[in-house]
Amino acid sequence: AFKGPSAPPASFPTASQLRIGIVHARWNAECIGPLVQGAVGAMKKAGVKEENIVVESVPGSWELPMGVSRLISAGQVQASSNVSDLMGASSLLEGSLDSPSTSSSASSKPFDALIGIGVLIKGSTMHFEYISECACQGLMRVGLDANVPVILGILTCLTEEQALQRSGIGEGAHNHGEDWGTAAVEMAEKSNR
Ligand SMILES: O=Nc1c(NC[C@H](O)[C@H](O)[C@H](O)CO)[nH]c(=O)[nH]c1=O
Repeated sequence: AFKGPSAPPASFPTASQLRIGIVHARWNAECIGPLVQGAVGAMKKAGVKEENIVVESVPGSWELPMGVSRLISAGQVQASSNVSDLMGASSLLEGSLDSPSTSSSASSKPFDALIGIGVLIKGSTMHFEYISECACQGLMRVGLDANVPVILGILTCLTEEQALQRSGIGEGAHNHGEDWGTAAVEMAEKSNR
C-alpha cells in the first residue's frame, strides 16, 4: 500500500506569502495533467495563493533541470526589477493544461520553491535510464546550486499502469503530485526561516 511521507506539518503559517514555480514536461500528458493539478490543489489547500503559483512547460523530462534553472533566474530578475510579466511563464488557472493563460503574475519576490514534474516510462532501449538519472541528478544540482528547494516530481515507471496509478488514475490509485505540492510548501517555509 502507499506509504508516503509521514507526518507533514499540521499547518503552513506563511503559505499565503509563498511563491512556487512548477515546470512540467509534455510527454505522457495523460499523467502530467493530473500530477500538476494534484500539486496545485495541495498547495492551495495548504494556503498558497493561486496567483503565486507559476506553471511552465518544457518538451520532456530531460529539459526539466534547465527549465527549473531558467525559471529560478527569471523569478530573481522579476523580483529585482519587479517586471510584471515573467519571461514566458504563465500561472495555471482553472481548466485545461493545454491552454494555460499567460498572465502577468506580478510579484515582488523570487520563488520560494519549485517542482519539476515529468513522467518517464521504460521503452525498449536504455534511453529511459539515461534520461531518468540525468533529470533527477540535474534537479538536485539546480536546487543546491541556487539554494532554492527543488522538489523531485519525476515518475520513473516501468509500465504505463505504474504511471497511471501514481497519477491518481485507477482503482486505489494515489496522486503523487499532491505529496510534491505539500513538500514544496514545507521546504519553502524552511527556506524562509
Ligand atoms: O523518451 N521518453 C521520454 C522522454 N523523452 C524526451 C526527452 O526528455 C527530451 O525531451 C528529448 O530527448 C529532447 O531533448 N521524455 C519524457 O518526459 N518522458 C519519456 O518517457
